[in-house]
Amino acid sequence: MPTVRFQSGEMVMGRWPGSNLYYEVKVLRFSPKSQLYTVIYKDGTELELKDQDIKSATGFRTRSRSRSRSRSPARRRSRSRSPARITRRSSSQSTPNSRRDAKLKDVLEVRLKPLVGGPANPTKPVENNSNNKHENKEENDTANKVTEKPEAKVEAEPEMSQGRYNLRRRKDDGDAKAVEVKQLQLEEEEAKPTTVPAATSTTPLDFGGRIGAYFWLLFLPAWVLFLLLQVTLVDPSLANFPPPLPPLETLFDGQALGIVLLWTLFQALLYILPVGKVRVKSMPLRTGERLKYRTNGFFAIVVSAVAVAAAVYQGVDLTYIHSNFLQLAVASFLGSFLLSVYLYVRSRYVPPDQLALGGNSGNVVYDFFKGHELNPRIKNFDLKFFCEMRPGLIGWCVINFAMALAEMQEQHLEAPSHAMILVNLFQLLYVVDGLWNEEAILTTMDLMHDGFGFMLAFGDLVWVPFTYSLQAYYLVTHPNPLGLPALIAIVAIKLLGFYIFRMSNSQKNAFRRNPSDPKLAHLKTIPTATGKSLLVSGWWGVVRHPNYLGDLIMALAWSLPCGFSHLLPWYYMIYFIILLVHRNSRDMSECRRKYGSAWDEYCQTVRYRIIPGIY
Ligand SMILES: NC(=O)C1=CN([C@@H]2O[C@H](COP(=O)(O)OP(=O)(O)OC[C@H]3O[C@@H](n4cnc5c(N)ncnc54)[C@H](OP(=O)(O)O)[C@@H]3O)[C@@H](O)[C@H]2O)C=CC1
Ligand SMILES: CC(C)CCC[C@@H](C)[C@H]1CC=C2C3=C(CC[C@@]21C)[C@@]1(C)CC[C@H](O)C(C)(C)[C@@H]1CC3
Repeated sequence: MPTVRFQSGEMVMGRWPGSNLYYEVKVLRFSPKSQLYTVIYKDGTELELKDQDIKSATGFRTRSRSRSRSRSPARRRSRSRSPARITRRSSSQSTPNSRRDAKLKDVLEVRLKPLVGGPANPTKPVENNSNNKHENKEENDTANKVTEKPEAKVEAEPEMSQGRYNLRRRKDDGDAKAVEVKQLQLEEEEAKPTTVPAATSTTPLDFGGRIGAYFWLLFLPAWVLFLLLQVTLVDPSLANFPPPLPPLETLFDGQALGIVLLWTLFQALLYILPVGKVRVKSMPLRTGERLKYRTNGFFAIVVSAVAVAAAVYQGVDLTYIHSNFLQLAVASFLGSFLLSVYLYVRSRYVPPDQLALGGNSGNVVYDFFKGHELNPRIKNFDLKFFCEMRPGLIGWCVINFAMALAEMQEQHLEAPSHAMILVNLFQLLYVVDGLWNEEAILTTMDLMHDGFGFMLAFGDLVWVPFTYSLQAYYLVTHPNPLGLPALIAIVAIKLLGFYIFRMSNSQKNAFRRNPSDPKLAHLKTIPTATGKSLLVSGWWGVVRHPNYLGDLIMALAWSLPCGFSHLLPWYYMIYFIILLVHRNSRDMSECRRKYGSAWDEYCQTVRYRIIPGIY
């Protein structure tokens, strides 16, 4: 029976998740069931830590000091560097060699906010002696090990060696309260996890919790059904409730199921072909591990386009998709449901360090909905990555194309209408761009943080192909002639949105991949205790989610070609606002958890979330 080493109220040293940094924390409680301590950091962040991630404050100081005496020469050199010296160095001043040397020698020093005692945190600062301020809180020897691994270091450290901390963390209220923490966040390459924040049953529940999960599970498929029934009506409207329902037995169709299965297998085959950029590594996960991905999405869409064109040329009637839309959606729903069951079952058998932080409430329905395993894989086949980027996304373009053919047939046209062409081209551009920059998906919330369960499986395989294509479906039977000025205005809106979307996503992606990229050297950053920095100028200095802003402007351009007669083609825009606002708040909580006070500082500097001056 394990003993409880620390008592509630005790001040101890707690490891910051995903790093080797220890901070003074206060023990709030211990859960005998999960064997985890709930602790509170000085900045108010509450986390649950395993016993091995907590050290007693006294023992920690003693060990830390004795360890510091045996530091390697490289470490001693680095200790004599002051933060000021680091900030002065800039990429323009240093030669490649000197920069590389600096990268090899330097130690990232992050000045944290003073440790303020408060009601929830009535404690004194940890190390307030400026003589030993460089010695505190570094518990293990990862740093020493990694200084011998230049490659890894080069990747992790350049932000600081280029002196881009133009916007420094708040200056301490006097030296006495300062805490300086050293961090070598260098374990990127091959380092194995030393700590993983526990995914426990007390992780806050999202989407309305357990009751919410029941609701969404029933509501989402019903809502898709509702939309698909509406779009076939001459006068689609929310007032048409319930819409005329076809006989239930017609909803399932074996042929439609076969087509969905074949399409998915075809995409899986393309995914595993050794073509394109062979292996791209993800950002380091919480475990420190970096997964490898095959990013040949662009190749997949090109081959798919050729295959579809060949099929049409051979006489395959693609308008089948229009006339059997509901059946195809039901077949995809069945597929996504079975996949979710498989994902749920396997998530119960994987080691805890491969689980996402959410999706572990212990409630079957919630966990099934939210998903628990972070990156479920069958050998090297990454199920989440595949589902998010292939069958549904490329399928969406095929559906749009089929709708263009159906429009020509239905309205006896020689060519698709201008509105249909715009919708097709705009959405094709969106998908092709996503696949061309497929690597970028590896830094998104879905890949980095969310478990893979029903929500994403359904989202990827049903929601995206069958609701994102509603505008094209709508135009088949609801023509909307567009004049030249309207055409030009809509194209201009699309291009503006795309520019903002692409530039901001690329900027963040480039920064995360290589913070020392000379092209980004002019940007201001805020250092965080994890060793990663936050961009605070450039696109990410305008609003906190410039990429969402661009995406929303593009969504506007997708709806405009359908006109204003009905709400249905505007459905995507409305849904997308809700999705992105919710996503923004989820991301804010996640970043607050990860970056603590540095995130608050970012939010104070960049005040608006998505729309400058408004929201
Ligand atoms: N069409 C659709 O249905 C949908 C499209 N999208 C699009 O997908 C794309 C990805 O979206 P999503 O994953 O939600 O979010 P983001 O790509 O915006 O990623 C958020 C993450 O970026 C990092 N970050 C935040 N602020 C900064 C900063 N100032 N400096 C550096 N890094 C920062 C943080 O991660 P860390 O610090 O860990 O790197 C944060 O968790 C977006 O363009 C979005 O519009 C999204 C959802 C649905
Ligand atoms: C069913 C729920 C209510 C909502 C599920 C949400 C999902 C449909 C979306 C979550 C994030 C997504 C992204 C894309 C598609 C929609 C989902 C899966 C994306 C692949 C679209 C193409 C873009 O270029 C992108 C940036 C790669 C997108 C990434 C996020």
